[in-house]
Amino acid sequence: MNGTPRLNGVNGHPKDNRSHSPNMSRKSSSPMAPAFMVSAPGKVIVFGEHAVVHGKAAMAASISLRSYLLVTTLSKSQRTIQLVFPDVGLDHTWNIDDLPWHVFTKLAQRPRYYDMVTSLDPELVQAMQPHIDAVSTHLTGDTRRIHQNAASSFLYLFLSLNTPTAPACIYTLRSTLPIGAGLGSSASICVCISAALLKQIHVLSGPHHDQPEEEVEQQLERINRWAFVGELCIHGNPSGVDNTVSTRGRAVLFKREDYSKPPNAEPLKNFPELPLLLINTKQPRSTAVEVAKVASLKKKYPGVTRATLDGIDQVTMSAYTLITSENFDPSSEQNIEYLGDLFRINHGLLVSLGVSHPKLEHIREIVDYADIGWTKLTGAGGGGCAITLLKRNVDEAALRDLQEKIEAAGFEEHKTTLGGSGVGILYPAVLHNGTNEEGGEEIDQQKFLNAKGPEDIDALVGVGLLERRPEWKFWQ
Ligand SMILES: Nc1ncnc2c1ncn2[C@@H]1O[C@H](COP(=O)(O)OP(=O)(O)O)[C@@H](O)[C@H]1O
Ligand SMILES: C[C@@](O)(CCOP(=O)(O)O)CC(=O)O
Repeated sequence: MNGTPRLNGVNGHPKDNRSHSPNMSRKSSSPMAPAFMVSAPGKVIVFGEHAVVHGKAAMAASISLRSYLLVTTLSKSQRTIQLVFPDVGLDHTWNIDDLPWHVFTKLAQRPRYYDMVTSLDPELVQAMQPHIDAVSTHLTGDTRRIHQNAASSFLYLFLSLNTPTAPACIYTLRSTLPIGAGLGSSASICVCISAALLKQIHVLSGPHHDQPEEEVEQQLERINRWAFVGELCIHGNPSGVDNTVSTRGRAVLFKREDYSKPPNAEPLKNFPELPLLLINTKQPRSTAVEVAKVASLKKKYPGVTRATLDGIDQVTMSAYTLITSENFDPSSEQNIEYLGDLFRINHGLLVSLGVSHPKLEHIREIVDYADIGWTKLTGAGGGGCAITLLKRNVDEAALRDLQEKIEAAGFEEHKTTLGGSGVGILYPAVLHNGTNEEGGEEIDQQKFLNAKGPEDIDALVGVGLLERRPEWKFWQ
């Protein structure tokens, strides 16, 4: 564990040059990279979770809840990499010179930053393991697993993309997303880690307002591919839908039939602003565990499980056909009812797969009694969040009454909007907040850590205030 971090200012001026490494003789004369920040959104899966892991289609949209990662380069005399992830209480430092570079850099098939990696290399995982075992040794059980998962997604990418001469840095992560609630928190942190590390090794161009489309596409693809590798470290068998929506933003129809090839992700240009309630059971669960449940059900009952997954695929494709049809009108009662039916059917099929939870059923029951919408679980299930598609012209009083019941049952509603920007970068970490003040406001680690919760984080650095914060740039 670590004491006070030894940071440099945004412009790279060392505030404290004490070294704790054997490499004290390193030169500290050349200018250092400024502190910068990256951000990526969470998502809701509207249709097709779980089935998407088995090669079926899923429809998903980004949400306005996001993760933010601040990268602060340390003086050259220092040789440490520190992760400060206060949302989960993780604070860990590795000595760069102690890391297993010999395995990562000597490997003949070492992946390049532009490669598509679709599985973890067991030799690399093994070499990294002692450095993951050293993380949060004071903890046990689930909390330690949460720390180690986050640390391994970072370390695997760091070792794959960097060299032993990597600069010492502090990576400070904060998120406005609930963690492990089905809203893609892991993907959003993996997208942030991938974008930050690729930026640091100078292989990302832009974002620039007149960047050609194919160049934009290449940067997004690069970030997305490595974010997927981070997801592999956290959940073992991700479909890639979460990191794809988090990288690209907006809404997509996603399908990955062959894991050795890039997935098919069709942007849904006219994705409607659906009237959704997003309700969190606050029941913790792990995506990896829920995904494994479906895999074992498929093994035990192959025919019936396949039929269920096919059924989910048909639900997703029916929604896709409606939403992309010329006549689709999200304000039409008939269209909303059609989508609502599909919500109900999709949820029923997920229940059959065994990935619901009594608390999710309780939310569905409360909404069904109120008769104001259709509910399905979203994400991996087993707890986490449910989404309710509201009927047209729901009475304000009925909605308030429902919200009170939801709260009284111990659940939490998250306010969010669908379809916002994907990965973004604030380089350097300076905001003017709509003023012409010279120099602007540096976002340093202390300010970032002082932000008390999601509202404070949004107020300090949030991309939601884009009209006042043009410094945030996006590949789009
Ligand atoms: N803000 C965060 N700080 C640190 N780790 C995080 C954060 N958000 C997500 N994670 C990592 O992602 C894991 C949650 O992933 P997962 O179970 O897939 O849930 P979700 O549905 O939110 O993606 C956590 O166990 C942790 O390792
Ligand atoms: C269940 C699944 O379809 C979605 C998981 O979403 P989340 O991790 O619960 O946000 C898994 C996946 O697509 O990788």
